[in-house]
Amino acid sequence: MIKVRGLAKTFKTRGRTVPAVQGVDIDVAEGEMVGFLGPNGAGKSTTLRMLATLLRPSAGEAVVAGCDLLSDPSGVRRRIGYVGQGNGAGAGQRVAEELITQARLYGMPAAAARERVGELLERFDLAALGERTAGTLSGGQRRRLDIVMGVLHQPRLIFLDEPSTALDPQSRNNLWQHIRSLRDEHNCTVFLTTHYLDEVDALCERILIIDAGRIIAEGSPDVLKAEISGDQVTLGVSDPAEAAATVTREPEVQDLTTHGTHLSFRVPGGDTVVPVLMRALDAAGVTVTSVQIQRPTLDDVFLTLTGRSLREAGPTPDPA
Ligand SMILES: Nc1ncnc2c1ncn2[C@@H]1O[C@H](COP(=O)(O)OP(=O)(O)OP(=O)(O)O)[C@@H](O)[C@H]1O
Repeated sequence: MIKVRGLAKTFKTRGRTVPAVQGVDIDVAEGEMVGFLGPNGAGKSTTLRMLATLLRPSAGEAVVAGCDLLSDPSGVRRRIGYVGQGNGAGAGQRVAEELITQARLYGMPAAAARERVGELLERFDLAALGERTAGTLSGGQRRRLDIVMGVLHQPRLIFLDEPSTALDPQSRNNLWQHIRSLRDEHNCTVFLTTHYLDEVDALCERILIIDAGRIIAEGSPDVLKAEISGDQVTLGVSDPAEAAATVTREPEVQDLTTHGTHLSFRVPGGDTVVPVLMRALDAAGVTVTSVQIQRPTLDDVFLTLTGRSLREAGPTPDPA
């Protein structure tokens, strides 16, 4: 559904050159729900805007929804939906009226447009709000309206740019259910950007992590957590020196540190490695007094890869 090679974008502003996206490769299969994760300023929106034909790439090539991005942008536009960070509907427009107008702009006959709008308002829990003006909707309702606008023409692929930013937890959960339904019920491939770790954990079966314009990791959240970060294990022991010597012999143990009578280290699968270590420690005459296994988060993955926490990364410095 998306095949991108070497996509890049360099902005030139006030004599400065900002290499916002520095040659990314992206593959997304039909029906996938993929998250594009990275700190502020990492290059997520720029990539998305290029893939949605809103921004011309400085370099690279891409086939999006079966059409060549550079030679057939209108073909891409017909087949995709794009929901940006701003609100799509004018604040003073009545919800149903605005949607019917949009559907008509896509070339739908009046009766089909009314039917499609009615069906989508129903599906996105907006049916009771059709006569309200968009400006009177809550944040969550407004985001759902934006998504309805993005899928009016039944795109095969939808891009969502930070869909749940500024929503309260309840509205986010509700929105996530609707985003899931895009794929599960509407058979739509979903590609979304976010800097919320819980959002990708909740929604995406595969993620791409971007930092300073480059993709630094890719895979399922669970696989990335297990392979890149691993479980954090803390053992309380009777003899820390002997315990450290024993634990170090296990090849999967990484980043071992000792604090008083506690050892901390990372292993790819704590559930299976810790029992092996317990037997080895027992054989070495070491008593284990406590065991703690902490599952990694995507933030730990980002920290392992970049040395910075995603939560605290703040805006990525403009890449030099
Ligand atoms: N029109 C522009 N002119 C100049 N620089 C730009 C422009 N748009 C984006 N940039 C720069 O490109 C880099 C990537 O920005 P982008 O908006 O793609 O990041 P992002 O990952 O989407 O961030 P956020 O999570 O804050 O939306 C940043 O350094 C940004 O300042």
